Amino acid sequence: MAELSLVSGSVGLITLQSPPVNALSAAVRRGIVDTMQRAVSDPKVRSVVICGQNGVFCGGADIREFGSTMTGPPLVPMIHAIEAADKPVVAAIEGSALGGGLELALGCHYRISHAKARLGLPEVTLGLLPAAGGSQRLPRLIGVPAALDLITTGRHVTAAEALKLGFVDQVTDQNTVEAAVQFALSVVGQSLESRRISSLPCPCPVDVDALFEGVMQRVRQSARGAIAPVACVQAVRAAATLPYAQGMQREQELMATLFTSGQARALQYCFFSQRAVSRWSMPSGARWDTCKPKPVTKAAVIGLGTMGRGITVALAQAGLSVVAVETQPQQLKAGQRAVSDMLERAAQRLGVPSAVQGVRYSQELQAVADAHLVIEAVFEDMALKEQLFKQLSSICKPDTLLCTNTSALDIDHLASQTHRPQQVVGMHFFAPAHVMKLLEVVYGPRSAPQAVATAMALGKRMGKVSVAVGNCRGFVGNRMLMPYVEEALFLLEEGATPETVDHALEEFGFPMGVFRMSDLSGLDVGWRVRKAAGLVEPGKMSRVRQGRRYSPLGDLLCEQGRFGQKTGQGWYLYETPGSREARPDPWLHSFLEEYRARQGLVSRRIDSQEVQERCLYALINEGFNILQESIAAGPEDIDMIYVFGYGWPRHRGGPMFYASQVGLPRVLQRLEHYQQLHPDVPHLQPSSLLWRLVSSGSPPIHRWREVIRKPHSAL
Ligand SMILES: CC/C=C\C=C\CC(=O)SCCNC(=O)CCNC(=O)[C@H](O)C(C)(C)COP(=O)(O)OP(=O)(O)OC[C@H]1O[C@@H](n2cnc3c(N)ncnc32)[C@H](O)[C@@H]1OP(=O)(O)O
Repeated sequence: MAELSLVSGSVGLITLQSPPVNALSAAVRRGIVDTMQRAVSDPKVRSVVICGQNGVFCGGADIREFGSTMTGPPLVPMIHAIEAADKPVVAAIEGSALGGGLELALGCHYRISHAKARLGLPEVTLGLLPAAGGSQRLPRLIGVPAALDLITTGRHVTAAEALKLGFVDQVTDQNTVEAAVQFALSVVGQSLESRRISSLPCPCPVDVDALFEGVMQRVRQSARGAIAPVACVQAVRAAATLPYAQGMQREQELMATLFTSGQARALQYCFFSQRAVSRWSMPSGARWDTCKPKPVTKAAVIGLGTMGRGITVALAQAGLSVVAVETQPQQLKAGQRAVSDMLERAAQRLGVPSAVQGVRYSQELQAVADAHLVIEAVFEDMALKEQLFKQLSSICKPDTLLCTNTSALDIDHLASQTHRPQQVVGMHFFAPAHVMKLLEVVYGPRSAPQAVATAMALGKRMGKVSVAVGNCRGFVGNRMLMPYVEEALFLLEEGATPETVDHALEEFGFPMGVFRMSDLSGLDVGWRVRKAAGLVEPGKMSRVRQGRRYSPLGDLLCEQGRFGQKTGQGWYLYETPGSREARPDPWLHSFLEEYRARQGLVSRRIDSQEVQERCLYALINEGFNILQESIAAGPEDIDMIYVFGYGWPRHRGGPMFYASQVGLPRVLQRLEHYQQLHPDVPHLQPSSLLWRLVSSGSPPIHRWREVIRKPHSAL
């Protein structure tokens, strides 16, 4: 809806009314068209101000409408009518002016913004382009390079930056609507010719072709297969090279392709899933809306290795008072220096006061005694953690939350070392912990819902996408990674090279293939885990362990001290230890050939399709098992874990969404096919939930929960 009122005697004030963000739903568009017509034809109205209710100008088109047939007046003619009005129209921007919201403002003759407002054209992040004239108006107003930056990245800018770039006319820290009304009164009678952006020429760069070629190359490289950024460049190019009307036509053509694409659907699914995961639930029925988090102002971190340092930074930046404990004096000193450096650098970058003063350091575990929440980030060793939890149980106050940053160990076992198992949860951060957006909050069977609520709330405060998951080996992310990595190793045994596997996965959209990733994180990490699981038999080449197919390839490399980037050799070769550029390693290729020969394995050509299917479907299949066991409450939880923690390409929506797009019968059929070829690989055995979904007619992903909840015998 939109409402028109007369203010200050002659200003028609149009207020958009559609909580929470005044998105441009059919009703709002109808309201704008109607109120504008009334304002233009009312002789008492000499100028118009458009604002949004509740301190938000407009969050753009209503994304929820995209999945259905669009009704109501379209945006483009609505914005043209505003621009064509013969009375000055001023946008009063508070809160957000994003996407269609900013395009609406660009159709106005003037834009007044509150200092705290954020503006931008984030359509690209939803798989779209600014197709209500934004791709044509913005370059005309601020020039091609700046418009390309905003449109291809979708980044939100502050009002100050928008003023500097030239797409707002005035910034105020007072009442924005009042400022806009005063402004509207002051411009009555002035010519509007130069204020109609669509009539302005686009400032054309000297060498258009070179500029766009360069930009297109950069965009294609960083887009990793996403089509919207490329279409955004093409649309801006149209603005720079064609008259406005033709540019608009091009904008519409490009949008038509994007609008119905699978990528747009995936990105919009991610938008809503990112928000949905904060509405967590546990199998016990406890939920986000029935549990209040406990206030946390004092936190403690134990262990100042890489993870502990990042966690300390993340907590301090969220405004908590932190005590960081490290018992090794050298490590304490190095950790303190690293944390302070990270905090200082971040403060400089963001132009905010440094949080260095918020962190205390100690060698004594006793220093955590008055913390509201403790996160242990010591070495991944169960005995060490058991001992620590016993000590924490007697040092900390009875209501202190005890959290572990383990990436795979049993949360419930750790809880059983304390007198307060209900106060124990996992907070699984991803390295670097102050940068990576994902946090897995892991509850055990005895974790109190309030403990989960508190960890989730803390995650939100740190700016993380926090996902609540149940306790099992590897939780959600690492558990699904195991079959993915194993399939990659099996492919090497069968004839692939690290290069061919990585190429296929990078072609799919991962920033790094599995072997480059393994070199980066260190081969010794997985080796330790396999040793703890009793899988490693030094020097042995047997390919069946614990009753199933096993590849000792990773172990054999580790036995040679090839731990990846840090040792200069792993699955690839590096110029020096620590350098990042992975080069094919002839030694590794001969090693693989010898290995196959000694094992009597016949090497065959393996194509990208097989790599992608075997690695990804094995991972997805484990996702179905996880859903079946209620370790994750829904597919969105798994998908957000993969998008924010494991580099799954966002434009593919996450593994479960991807499976839904490929088609569940197809995923099932390919798993069955590979399982027949490799009967000794249990993770290729299709999950019973996948079977149930297929036999329930493969419902759309938002209806999977209904099948998951259905008792098995009902089928
Ligand atoms: C034919 C088509 C022609 C033209 C197309 C135009 C393209 C567009 O305009 S696409 C939309 C572009 N806009 C955006 O991408 C903005 C999206 N929203 C946001 O970034 C944020 O929501 C925010 C506006 C900055 C507000 O942030 P915050 O205060 O943190 O609240 P949230 O939790 O994010 O959102 C609250 C609630 O609102 C829902 N929502 C937000 N924006 C939209 C929207 N544009 N359409 C529909 N719904 C929206 C959001 O999902 C939340 O609801 P949940 O129920 O929690 O999901």
